[in-house]
Amino acid sequence: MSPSKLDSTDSFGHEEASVSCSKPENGCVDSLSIFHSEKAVEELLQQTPVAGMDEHLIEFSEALRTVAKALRRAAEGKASAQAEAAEWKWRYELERTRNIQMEQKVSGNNNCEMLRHWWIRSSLDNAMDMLRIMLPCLFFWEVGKEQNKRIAEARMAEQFSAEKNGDLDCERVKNSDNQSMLQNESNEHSETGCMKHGIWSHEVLRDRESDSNSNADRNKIMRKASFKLSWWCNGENGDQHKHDIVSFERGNITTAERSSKQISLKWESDPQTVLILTKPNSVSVRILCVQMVRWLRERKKLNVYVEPRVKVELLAESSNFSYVQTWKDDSEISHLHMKVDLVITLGGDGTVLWAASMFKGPVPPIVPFSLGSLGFMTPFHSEHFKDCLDSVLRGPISITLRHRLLCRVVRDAAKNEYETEEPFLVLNEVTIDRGISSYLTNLECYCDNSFVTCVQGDGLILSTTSGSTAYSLAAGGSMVHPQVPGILFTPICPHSLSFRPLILPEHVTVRIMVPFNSRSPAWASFDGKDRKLLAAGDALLCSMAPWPVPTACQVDSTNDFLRSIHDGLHWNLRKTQSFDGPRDRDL
Ligand SMILES: NC(=O)c1ccc[n+]([C@@H]2O[C@H](COP(=O)([O-])OP(=O)(O)OC[C@H]3O[C@@H](n4cnc5c(N)ncnc54)[C@H](O)[C@@H]3O)[C@@H](O)[C@H]2O)c1
Ligand SMILES: Nc1ncnc2c1ncn2[C@@H]1O[C@H](COP(=O)(O)OP(=O)(O)OP(=O)(O)O)[C@@H](O)[C@H]1O
Repeated sequence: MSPSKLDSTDSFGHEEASVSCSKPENGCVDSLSIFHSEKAVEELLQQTPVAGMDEHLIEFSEALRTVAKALRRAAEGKASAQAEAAEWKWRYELERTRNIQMEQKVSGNNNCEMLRHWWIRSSLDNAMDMLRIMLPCLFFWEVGKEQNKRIAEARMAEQFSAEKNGDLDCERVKNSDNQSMLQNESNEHSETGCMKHGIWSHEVLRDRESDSNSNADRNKIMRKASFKLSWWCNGENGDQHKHDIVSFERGNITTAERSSKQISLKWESDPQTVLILTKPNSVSVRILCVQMVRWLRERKKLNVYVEPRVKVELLAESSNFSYVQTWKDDSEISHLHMKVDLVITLGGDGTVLWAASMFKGPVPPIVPFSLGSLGFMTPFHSEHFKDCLDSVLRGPISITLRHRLLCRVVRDAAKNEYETEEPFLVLNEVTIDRGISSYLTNLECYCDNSFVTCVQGDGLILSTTSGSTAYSLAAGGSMVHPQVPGILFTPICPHSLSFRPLILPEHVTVRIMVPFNSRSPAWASFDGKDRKLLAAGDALLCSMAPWPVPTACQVDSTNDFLRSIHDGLHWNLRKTQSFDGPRDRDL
């Protein structure tokens, strides 16, 4: 932001310290610069006899003082609120430890173990709810809540597995209906670098209605196959791996071995249930779907789920498809991840987006077959579907963990940033644009509450690296390998010669606000769908979601990505210059 200098000479013509008010080109002033300006004004006031001052300068300094006081109060308020949050968090930890200790006295058997796990989880949830109610204003604490909850649950899982291996001789819950409570295990880095424990968290973004059905559904859940994610080192498919560490030996900051390469999925028990999602209104897709469902059932003895629309199409084809399962209403979709071991998509990139949008939490591995035009995220060819599915069901398979963005709309009327509307998960991007308005957008952008810029143009795209080859690319953003963690910040037709796209780190929270001096509202759309109006004062919060979309690779993440930009976009496809012609003899 380039500060603009206010020249100030007193009525006696004396040169004085200039008052610097950091005022960026795009008209937004941030709190820090106000502090500096007020300080400068204070100095000026001390140096210059009041009598000689211009009226406007006195008013200006008064205004600055008022604003600075307000900001200071806000900062103090936030600090005390955070101290209070820290104390509540400490009490919550104490309560949780006490619960676990109390429960450890309970004798070990399956029912009691399940009861124990359920009881701790419910007290964990109750504690969280209590905190959530008591401290709604602490959005920042809230942002950390997900991480805290996951850390708390991972610690609980460690405690749980330690107890099981120690005094509780009962085995890991194998045939209980709540096997789904055991999420497919995903690795966490630990000192030995190997997977140590599964993550029990099965929280999903769910609305009130589906919540009420969750208990009923939970009793109907079939056994889910578990799998293990591991990182390959230098091509070998081993469990040992190095991960990024920064060592400070003898004061020298060095980055050790680069983290390992490809992520690999290895089944620990055979997959039992497959969900097939198809692009609508396509004859070729329908023909393939019939063949695939029959093969999966008759040759692989798998349970097959399809969407209600597809079940009707299959039964129209033949009544022999009565074994195919589906769901009655959308409320059942939120529990699909507890029933389905694998998702197969038959269509283009949009069908992969559609599949991802069906899971508002953990996503089962997806095997995308290409029946669209571009196929950036659909590496498998339908001609060889039997060989492909054979190797996928056998494993291990290379997968790309495609990170998603969690987007929440905070209305101006909301009491705090915690009070958001139904969240959206996007695999490609969230777009904030001017919709049908003929005016430029005017969007104030913040990154972890640091002011970034005002976007004046057609809009802004916040994209994942998977979406970097979609709308963001068309708007001038870079193409980024899907495993690179980051959030792409790409303007759409900005009315400024100096605006260039950014790539922000994946751990930040981006806030896009429609200022009150904006001439028109803005519109947010999520993976090109579900447009939502953003009026003046409304804001969109965007951060990395904890539930990536695992998509199977034809070869591996890098090979598949390079193939897709070569084949899909003909990236840097150019005739090679002929050999004959002038040469640099003397080089
Ligand atoms: N000007 C543009 O390029 C533009 C405009 C609107 C939407 N889009 C993209 O379309 C996506 C929605 O896709 P859809 O299939 O539901 O709608 P759609 O049927 O309109 O498809 C849009 C095109 O985008 C391609 N695409 C989608 N995701 C991609 C990705 N990750 N990498 C490369 N290409 C990708 C699709 O293959 C398709 O050809 C949006 O998320 C947005 O990224 C692009
Ligand atoms: N199961 C589904 N139900 C409803 N809509 C779907 C489903 N699968 C895909 N769609 C929608 O259909 C549209 C087209 O899907 P898709 O993009 O896969 O095909 P395509 O556009 O022909 O291929 P490509 O995206 O490669 O150009 C997308 O907008 C997508 O949102």
